[in-house]
Order: sequence, then C-alpha cells, then structure tokens
Amino acid sequence: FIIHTSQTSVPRSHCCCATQISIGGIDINDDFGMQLHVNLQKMRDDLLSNPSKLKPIKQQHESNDVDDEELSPDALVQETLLSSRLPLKLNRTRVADSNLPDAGRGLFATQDIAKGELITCYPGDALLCEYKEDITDEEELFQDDESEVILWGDHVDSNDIVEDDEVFDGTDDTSAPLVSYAATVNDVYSVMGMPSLDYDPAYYGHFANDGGGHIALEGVDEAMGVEEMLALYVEKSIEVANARHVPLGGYGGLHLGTVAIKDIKKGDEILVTYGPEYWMDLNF
Ligand SMILES: C[S@@+](CC[C@H](N)C(=O)[O-])C[C@H]1O[C@@H](n2cnc3c(N)ncnc32)[C@H](O)[C@@H]1O
Repeated sequence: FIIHTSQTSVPRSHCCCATQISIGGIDINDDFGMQLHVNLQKMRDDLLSNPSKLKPIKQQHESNDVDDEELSPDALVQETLLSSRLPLKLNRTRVADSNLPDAGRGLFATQDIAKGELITCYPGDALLCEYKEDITDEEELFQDDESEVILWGDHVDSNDIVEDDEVFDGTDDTSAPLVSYAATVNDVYSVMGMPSLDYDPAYYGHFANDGGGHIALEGVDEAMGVEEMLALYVEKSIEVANARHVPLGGYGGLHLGTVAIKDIKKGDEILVTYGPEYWMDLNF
C-alpha cells in the first residue's frame, strides 16, 4: 500500500529568481519551496562530481547483490538525496491526534499556509526501489521482470533497521508495516517515512492522513459494492484534501514535498489523497 502522488515533474524554470514553478500541475509560489527545488539540483551536481559521497548507498546495493548495471551515478545520486533528511528550517506543522475517527496521529498547520506553499517534506527514511530488469531471454518474459530493493537512509539508527519481511508485513497485529507509510515518487522509487522519527517538522509528510480514508476502511463491511465505495471515497477524499505530495528537484524527483493545494488556516488538519489502490491493498 503506497500513497500515490502526481507522477510528472515539469519544472518551468531552474532559476532562483523565478517567481513561480509548476510541478505536477501545482504552482509552487513560495521562496522556500523554490529554493529547495533549486538547491536539490545543486546538491545533485555536487554529488555527481564527488562519487565518494555515494558510498553508503553503493554499499547497500552491494549487500543486496544488485547488478552493477543498475548502479548508474544518476540513480545513486537520486537514491542518496531521496533517502536523506536535509537540515531545513521548515517549521509550519505539528503532529497531534487526528480529527478523523480512528486515524491515529495527523498533521496540523501551526500557521496560515497559502495555496502553492511547501508545507513539509516527505522523509525517505527507507526507499522502496522497483527496478525493471531487461528481458533478454524469451523464457524470462513469463517470469517476474521486477526486482525490489529496500535502501535505508544514512540517518536511520542501525537498531531501527528491520528485515524486508517486517517492512511489508509489520511485526504483529498492532504495528503497521512501513509500506503503509510509503508514497510514490516515480515509477521506480517510493519513499517510506518512519512514524517513530517524529522530531523534525521539515519532514512530517508521512503524518498527513487521507480525509476520505475512513469511507474506504468502513465501506467493505457495508452492502454497497467495492466500486461504489471507491467512487464515494475518491469524491470525499478529493473534496477535503488541502495538500498533495509532489516530487521536487527535477530529474524524476530528488525529494517529495507536501504542497498546499488550497489556502490553509492555522490549526487545520493537513489532508492528502492516497488513492484507491492504497486502501484496496490495506483492506484485502
Ligand atoms: C501515512 S500514515 C498517516 C499517519 C498515521 N495516522 C499515524 O498515526 O502515524 C497512513 C495511515 O494513517 C491511517 N489513516 C489515514 N487516513 C485515515 C482515515 N481517514 N481514517 C482512518 N485511518 C486513516 C491509516 O492507518 C493509514 O494506514
């Protein structure tokens, strides 16, 4: 179950002095969002010219036995930046009990936030990578052509790193699997934020709930069919959503940012749309 985001990243300008950029159909209009977008591109250039800085991700690839072919410098840089928590002074939210029934914690604005402003970032404490393999043999056409790898951010304490099985299944009935905190960046990468890492308002995107989620959760027990329930869910979720996760930095996304799609008042709960697939995976 992965939160689906807008897939396209189309920067209109790479220049710091631009007044607005459009990313995934959203106009980002605040200095912080634009500076982060541009700084990510600078960090990318710096990492490309200093390959030794990519060592931690490279080592994880080696221990995962991933083909050398997949270790292109571009991919390693993208993975390094997606799985980093940068020291950002972005403090517009707090985490508290959600207003939604039985939704656990949620994300709340601590100041008015205008449409188009960056609210927070989505942490890539762990990255879920789905590499497409080249099919060379006809027989292989009928086999699984995807390899899945989990990469951990350098900032994650080694005691918090868990086996892949636990990422997908959780530990027991009470702990949610880490994949329920995953959001897509592009066709290859999804970022997973750890709920225990709740110390930095610059990286609170994984605490945003889905304002229609309870319909998807309750709907399966009722007389209505799955399709009708999902349609109701989509309608409600889109109606109340005031934010969206969007890839920043270009190059297929170097960070996932949570951006306001409506004007938000101080104290409002920040809500996004996860998409029907997320809830289908959770329910069935
Ligand atoms: C990305 S996490 C959001 C943060 C989470 N609420 C927490 O306490 O850590 C996604 C999970 O939040 C819960 N959730 C989100 N929206 C919900 C809703 N409308 N109703 C019930 N639970 C919801 C579900 O458990 C879902 O798997």
